[in-house]
Amino acid sequence: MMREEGVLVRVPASTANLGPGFDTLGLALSLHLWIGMKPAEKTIVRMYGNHLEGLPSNEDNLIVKVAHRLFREVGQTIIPLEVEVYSEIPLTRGLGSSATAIVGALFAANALLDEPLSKQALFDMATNIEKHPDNAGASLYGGLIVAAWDGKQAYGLNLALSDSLTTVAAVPRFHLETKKARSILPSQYDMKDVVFNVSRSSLLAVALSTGQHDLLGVAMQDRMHQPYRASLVPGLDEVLKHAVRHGALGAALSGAGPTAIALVERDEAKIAGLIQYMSDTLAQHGVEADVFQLDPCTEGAVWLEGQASNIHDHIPVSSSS
Ligand SMILES: Nc1ncnc2c1ncn2[C@@H]1O[C@H](COP(=O)(O)OP(=O)(O)OP(=O)(O)O)[C@@H](O)[C@H]1O
Ligand SMILES: N[C@@H](CCO)C(=O)O
Repeated sequence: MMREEGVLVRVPASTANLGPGFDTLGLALSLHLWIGMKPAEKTIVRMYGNHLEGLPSNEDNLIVKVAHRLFREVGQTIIPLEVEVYSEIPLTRGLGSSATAIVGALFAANALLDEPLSKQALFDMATNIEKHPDNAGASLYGGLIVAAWDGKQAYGLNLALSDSLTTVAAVPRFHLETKKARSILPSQYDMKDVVFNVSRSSLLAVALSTGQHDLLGVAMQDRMHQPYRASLVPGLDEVLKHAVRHGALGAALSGAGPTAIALVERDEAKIAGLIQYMSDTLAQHGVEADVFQLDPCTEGAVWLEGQASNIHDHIPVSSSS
């Protein structure tokens, strides 16, 4: 069955890795992507807000390609789509924009066809397209997720996260494609670095889920990707080394970067001090960045069924175009 009236979905951004949990740990964040989708005579993608400039408005748009992939998967004839997109998530900054778009497209296409696929099947498809399950799992399920992928099926478990935690994100005003940030990584690792990461990542999952936040400084250390990617983000090394002295519980490169993200107690003075420290440090290295508190998001992808399915209800007037 095709919902001729169309559907509207909302999907959160995410931060991947949290330091040592490379391609494994993900946390949904309170910045969102909205996708409205309905059958049309001709495919057209209308985009709103400042973050989507330059993306294709035809069948080449990632959201249309992924929606059509789901149609093929369930044996549905490919039809043109009218897609409206509004995003609060900056692209290619390490906040999972591509996974959000992929999860959103799958979620919307599935809703349009009255949900032939389970959430697990959407997770498998999203991970097969994105190639790592950390961002995809967080965007789909929300909250903190531990995820794995065997090349076909994705596995994910949500962990509880204390309400007392929030994050400070420093989002540089330059783009860094995940592809480039992965190409810089070694293809082989020394055994002691592997042990270092497995131990930190395991410690991190338990420390977060049991509220042992005093361990986060150690548990968020990484030797697998951040030391290599630091050359792409001036000032990152220093932020990661000293954030704890400036109020953070721990800090990491967000996803493939260039955003740096720190976990911090929900304490106004600590948050303000950390924002100041991260802004000043990046500025000293010539990096302009937007630095702000960014709350974790417990809710994953949702179909805004029953609400007015009008994307314009969700777009701030200043962002409409
Ligand atoms: N809303 C969207 N609509 C269409 N395409 C999108 C959308 N969001 C992201 N993309 C595509 O994904 C690309 C960004 O993916 P990339 O993996 O490089 O960065 P990211 O997902 O923002 O960061 P990270 O994976 O490190 O968290 C964009 O250049 C664009 O091609
Ligand atoms: N785990 C991925 C996240 C980026 O999408 C990486 O660090 O390359």
